[in-house]
Amino acid sequence: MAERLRLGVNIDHVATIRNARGGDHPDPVRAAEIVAAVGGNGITAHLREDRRHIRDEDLVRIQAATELPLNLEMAATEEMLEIALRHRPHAACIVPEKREERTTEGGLDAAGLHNQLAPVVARLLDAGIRVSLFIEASERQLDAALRLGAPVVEFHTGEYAHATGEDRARELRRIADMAALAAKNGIEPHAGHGLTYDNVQPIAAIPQLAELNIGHYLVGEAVFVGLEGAVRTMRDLMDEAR
Ligand SMILES: CC(=O)[C@@H](O)[C@H](O)COP(=O)(O)O
Ligand SMILES: NCC(=O)COP(=O)(O)O
Repeated sequence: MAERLRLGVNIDHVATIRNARGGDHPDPVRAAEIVAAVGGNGITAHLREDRRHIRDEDLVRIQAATELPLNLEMAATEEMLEIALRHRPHAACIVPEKREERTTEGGLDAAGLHNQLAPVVARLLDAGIRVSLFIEASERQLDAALRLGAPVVEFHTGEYAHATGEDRARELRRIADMAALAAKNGIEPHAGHGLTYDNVQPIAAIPQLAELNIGHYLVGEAVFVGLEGAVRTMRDLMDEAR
């Protein structure tokens, strides 16, 4: 039987709400505990260089509070590399970062940045951290991930999520084709960004995808139905699509 599609819950935006008042509430660690209790398969946290949501100390606390694997999203900088090597998350997903962006606007240019990424990927792998590259679903970027020796890629689904009609169908085919190509080349494909109850199922139906990372929408829904309910509904939709 095919393995169940894993759901990694990105808890960044619990920290966004906390930081709006500068205090301790709501605590992303409590969110991580709820995700664990409700059967989520992992926690994703993006330690941005500007610390707009997750803070350094959250990483220690998340790792202490739950046994779920932590997927640390990070820019390929010396500072972030040093933090990853100190905290040793289960996985490190290298993402592009722009200080002025509202959210991660696209995939990492793994092809153009090969020389900058190669030592970062190598040092993470040497430390036993599973490296993932957050890329667009394109042959050029997938080929670059292969050359870098990344065991995992996460396809940025933002374009898919924002598109409609034939444009969305084209984006979906692109992600499905690249997921198949990644798996054929021994890379585990994941996907995430902008996924919602309404758009998750066609992505979840792509058989080679092993994991989806979903955050902003779940935290938004949690305002209305609680995090537990939001994660359960997303989980059910993903299962139904397989
Ligand atoms: C890389 C990615 O897609 C997530 O980290 C998500 O973007 C987090 O939220 P922000 O982009 O709003 O920081
Ligand atoms: N890597 C994508 C992620 O972690 C979640 O993105 P979003 O659901 O917050 O858009």
